[in-house]
Amino acid sequence: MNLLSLFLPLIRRQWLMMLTGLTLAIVTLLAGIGLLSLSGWFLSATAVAGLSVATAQTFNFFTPAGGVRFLSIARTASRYGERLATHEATFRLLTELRVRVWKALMPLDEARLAGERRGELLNRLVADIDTLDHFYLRLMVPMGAFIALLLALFAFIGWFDMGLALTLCGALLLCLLIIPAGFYLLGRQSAAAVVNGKRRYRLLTLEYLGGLAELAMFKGLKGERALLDSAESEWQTAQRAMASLLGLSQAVIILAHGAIVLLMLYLAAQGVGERVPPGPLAAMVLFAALATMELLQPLASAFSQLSGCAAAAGRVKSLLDEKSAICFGERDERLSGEVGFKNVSFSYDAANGSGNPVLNAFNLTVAAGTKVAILGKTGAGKSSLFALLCRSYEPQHGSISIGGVPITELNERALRATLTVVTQRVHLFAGPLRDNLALACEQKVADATLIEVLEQVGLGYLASGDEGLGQWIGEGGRQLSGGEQRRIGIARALLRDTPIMLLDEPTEGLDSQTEQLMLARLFEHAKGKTLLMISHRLTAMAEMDCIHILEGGQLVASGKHTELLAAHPEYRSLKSRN
Ligand SMILES: Nc1ncnc2c1ncn2[C@@H]1O[C@H](COP(=O)(O)OP(=O)(O)OP(=O)(O)O)[C@@H](O)[C@H]1O
Repeated sequence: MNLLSLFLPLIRRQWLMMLTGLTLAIVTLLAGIGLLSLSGWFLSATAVAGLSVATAQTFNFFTPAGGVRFLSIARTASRYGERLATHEATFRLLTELRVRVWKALMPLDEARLAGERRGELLNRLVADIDTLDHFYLRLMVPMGAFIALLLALFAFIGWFDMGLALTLCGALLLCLLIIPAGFYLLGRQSAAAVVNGKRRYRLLTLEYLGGLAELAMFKGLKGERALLDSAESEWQTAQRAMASLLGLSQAVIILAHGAIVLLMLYLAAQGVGERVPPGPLAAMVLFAALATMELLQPLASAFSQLSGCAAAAGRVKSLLDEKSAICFGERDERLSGEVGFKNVSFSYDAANGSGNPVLNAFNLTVAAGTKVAILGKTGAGKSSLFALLCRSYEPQHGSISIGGVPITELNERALRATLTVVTQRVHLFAGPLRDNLALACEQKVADATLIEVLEQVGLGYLASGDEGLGQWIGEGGRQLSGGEQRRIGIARALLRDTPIMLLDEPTEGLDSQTEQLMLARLFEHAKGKTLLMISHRLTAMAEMDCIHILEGGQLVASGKHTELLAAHPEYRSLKSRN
């Protein structure tokens, strides 16, 4: 069911190329069977004609020889075309499927994605979709061609002898009904085990490689390696079982085909239609029966893979059916920088009922154009405030607004165009420095602007090498230090011009001189904008219009730096710890 519901919409769009592939597959098989039957008849008829001088002189050698040549050229040409068309159709189907999965994946909210291992998503996007190429190429095309050829064969042999046609096509039909069903049932477990084994091995390999440094440091390599080896050997066992089954299927098909050929030889030798003895027509029927091997061969392997395909389809379909819990609205307008949290309650795992509230009837209003800091102990829920404002998560109660408009009414474009966020963890893509910076801008941005911003954050030297902005930033920015990565995050923020800036401990891990410099740049850039900064240090607090202290999911104190220093011991203790 999953397979069909996944493929039906695709078939509707790619039907022409798929039909072309199927038609060419039918033409190839027709030409193959025609070639063998005609050759069989031609050789026997030539031998019979040679028995007397009179028949040898009157026998027309040229037309059948031309037919053989035509059919062999037609077979080669249509086989070439078939391969092109079926593979083109497969690639189109897989491309569409992959794009569909990607589009379904993109809008999923963080709460939904947090439950998935990254390797699992990659697996669905790559390995599972690859497995689905069996469906058209190895299942639909051979089955369609088989049925079309069965009808053609029935008409052709039936023209000479209805009994022989019924026997040959009946036996082939029986093979079609029994062999695929049998091998589907036999291969059900192994095919699913191969797909699952591959999936598990991929997941573990990705985790192993990702955690290699930690595993080496904490002597965990051996245990993890053993886990990987056992997953590999399970996968190999499943593959071995599948290969044995495929071998068995080929043997069964050869046996069934041999029996059909013998039966046809026996029956055709008794006479073909009115002709007794049958003469060269017996060879024609026999060779036609021999040629049906090409029809039978793909049957068993196609069906033994079916359960693997169905398992992959189930996983891909479940991803396509996922819906984000976050629904964006329709409003698309340029907003002022006022931010409001009204009676907001939020817990990360409210869905399973056991959630500890991170925010509890939380209220906060930040006037447009002001600089506000939110301080609190680690785990107090400061970053969660930003996550809610960016709509990575949805609060269970209350409402959040920007410029007086509830954020649930805004479309995604409007929301993103209003916010600039410097997150705690800056993600760098394995790509050129230029691309890693330019992704902050919606419009194309000049290299000179990027270099200027890099200089502002003290990273001008990165672009001064031979490769300039084309310098490759390794996977996750491995070629850069932690502090350099953070400053690239700040550079991205400086490239944006939005009414609100959200800074989540933007200078964590930087030395105090660089920290002062970065904050000065950010505050300069934030002039006239609303700036919300999360911190657990008191650095730059004197420059804030208001500072709030978050504790137990609520604000426990608010005021200016000097007021809080005087009135709030917790605030003073923050300072003394730093
Ligand atoms: N994605 C998540 N899923 C489940 N719980 C989370 C998630 N992110 C944070 N939490 C939990 O929510 C609480 C608040 O986390 P949050 O990151 O908002 O705190 P914070 O004040 O920013 O802390 P820090 O100063 O250490 O960054 C913590 O108890 C944390 O364990």
